[in-house]
Amino acid sequence: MKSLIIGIGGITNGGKSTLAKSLHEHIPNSYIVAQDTFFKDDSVVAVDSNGFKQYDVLDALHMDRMMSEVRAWQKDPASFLASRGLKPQFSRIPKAEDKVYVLIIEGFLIFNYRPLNELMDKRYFLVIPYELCKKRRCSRVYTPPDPPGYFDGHVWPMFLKNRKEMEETVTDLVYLDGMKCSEDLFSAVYEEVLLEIQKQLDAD
Ligand SMILES: Nc1ncnc2c1ncn2[C@@H]1O[C@H](COP(=O)(O)OP(=O)(O)O)[C@@H](O)[C@H]1O
Ligand SMILES: O=C(O)c1ccc[n+]([C@@H]2O[C@H](COP(=O)([O-])O)[C@@H](O)[C@H]2O)c1
Repeated sequence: MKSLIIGIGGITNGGKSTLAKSLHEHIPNSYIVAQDTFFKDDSVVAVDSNGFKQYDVLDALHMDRMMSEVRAWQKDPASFLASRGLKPQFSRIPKAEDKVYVLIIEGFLIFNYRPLNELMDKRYFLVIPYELCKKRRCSRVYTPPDPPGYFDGHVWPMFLKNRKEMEETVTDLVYLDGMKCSEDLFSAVYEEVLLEIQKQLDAD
């Protein structure tokens, strides 16, 4: 069996998890590794001079643990899935996508961490404008919740900084307009992933 790693990165509340979940639901033998499940405990996250917890930096994440999970999948996707109680899936009428294991890595800083970025076969980056991002962010409750002024005092400036750093080092990003409806975003990416799967199979 072959394998493929797809990165779904982008701005907070840009629609990364929504897109990653739809892809996972439609691609047999796929698995999602989500970066926001690797945040360090609040007690060890640094605080800036304004009292804002520095969550939007790589240091706030257990990237070593995230890499271990990705490497375990890479080493043997079938055993990795089996160890999580998942069996390989085959369509009744066999399709190309049954024959390739697909890892979907989703998160807001996945391309800023070089060892992780290097593993990706395809990189998507969701963007939405400031106003929409602030609106979506303000209606979501994180643990711990955002304190007053957090979006403008930490989240947005860090997004700009992180995106700049990423763009200085990462090439071949495919930008996605997160203002498009979820269905259109899904179809566009799904079609490309199917082509990538076919490319892997043709590489024999
Ligand atoms: N394409 C879209 N159009 C409108 N709303 C969306 C779209 N994608 C996601 N959302 C909504 O935006 C919010 C954040 O989506 P989510 O996928 O969790 O973003 P992220 O993982 O990038 O933080 C959720 O309320 C979700 O329902
Ligand atoms: O999930 C957590 O433990 C958590 C705790 C505090 C903050 N966050 C926020 O999670 C954001 C990244 O996740 P997301 O899904 O919004 O892209 C980032 O902007 C952080 O500020 C996330």
